[in-house]
Amino acid sequence: MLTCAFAGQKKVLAAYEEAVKCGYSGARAGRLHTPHGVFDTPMFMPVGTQATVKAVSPRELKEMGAQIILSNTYHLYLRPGTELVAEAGGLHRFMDWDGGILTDSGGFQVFSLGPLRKITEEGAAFRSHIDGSTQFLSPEIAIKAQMNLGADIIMAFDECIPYPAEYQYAKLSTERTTRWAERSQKAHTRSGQALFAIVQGGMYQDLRRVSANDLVSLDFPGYGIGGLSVGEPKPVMYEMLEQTVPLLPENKPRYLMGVGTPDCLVEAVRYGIDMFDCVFPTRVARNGTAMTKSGRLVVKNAAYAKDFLPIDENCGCYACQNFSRAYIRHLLKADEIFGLRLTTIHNLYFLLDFTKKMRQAILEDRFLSFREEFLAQYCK
Ligand SMILES: CNc1nc2cc3c(=O)[nH]c(N)nc3c(CCc3ccccc3)c2[nH]1
Ligand SMILES: [Zn+2]
Repeated sequence: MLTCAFAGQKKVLAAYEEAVKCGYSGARAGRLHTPHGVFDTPMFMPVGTQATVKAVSPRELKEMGAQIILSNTYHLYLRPGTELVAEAGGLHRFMDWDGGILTDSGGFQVFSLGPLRKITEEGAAFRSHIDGSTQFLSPEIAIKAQMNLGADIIMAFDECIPYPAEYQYAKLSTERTTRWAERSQKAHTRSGQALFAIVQGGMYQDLRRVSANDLVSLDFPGYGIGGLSVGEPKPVMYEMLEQTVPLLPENKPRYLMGVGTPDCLVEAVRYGIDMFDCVFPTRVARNGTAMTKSGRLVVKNAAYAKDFLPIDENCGCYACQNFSRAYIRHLLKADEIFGLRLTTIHNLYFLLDFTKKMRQAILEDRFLSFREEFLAQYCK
């Protein structure tokens, strides 16, 4: 069973009292207990959509400190099929990863990937983005697929409400997502595997509160905060966090889905978020952009042709310890796969290390000053 002990709680409380005088801080440092180990939060979870974190090996992920990685039920359900993965011994065996795995329920991908679909009380009909075949996902099908994959943490089947959305639509969709969460719970029969519910509510404060309260009364071991990072302005996202997080149980993990850039991470940790995912570091790496504490560095630019320094001199990653910007730029210009691997390794290491630094700052009661210093230096 997934349990959560938030270490240093009294420390955090001290920080909290201190922080109340100068702005809210619900930041906390926790430890997530799963069948594949105990993991530190706040944590960044690399995304491995099709049972691989693109361009890096499980050994490299372990080396850079990855604890839990994400995979997508939507993609694996369509290809190679979740029964096949179950026959292979489950996702951990299939991809040779012995750390934690979290799978998304497919809701988001159906609505954002599959060509136009039909949503009913029963579930969502959609066309496969692979072969155009008509497919259908429901809470029962999504939970069965995730039990087949065998992740340590699985997500309830939900609708990620598009942005912007009319109040009436957001209300009806959120109420349906709560009914789907209950159906997900009933369909979930695999012990040792934690099922998280996902809070929705669009960008409406009252719907966010209703969604959080309804899901908390259904009692889940952890909660995703969904329907964000869908194009809304950042202040709106933070406002939704402010409405939602305080309603979630202190002793259970909170996972902000789809976030994000370092500035969003440090703000979300301040509101009390513990877990993050984002395709950003791997996606921008593939077009030659590296993440640094002062913003993005497009290593592919001509300016770095003769720059024999590493991407970041203070970075402990394999790319920065052994290669120069000039070399990585050369590889990227020459379309060499190793160039993508190096920028991906750096970006993943950067975010994993960043969340480790936030955890340390929280445990040492200096999170708010850490946040100030970081935001002053980081240009969005
Ligand atoms: C980029 N922004 C973003 N906002 C999201 C909202 C939701 C949401 O409301 N419901 C669900 N189920 N997922 C969401 C996701 C996908 C997160 C993910 C990606 C890859 C692997 C595993 C998990 C989101 N991603
Ligand atoms: Zn690096």
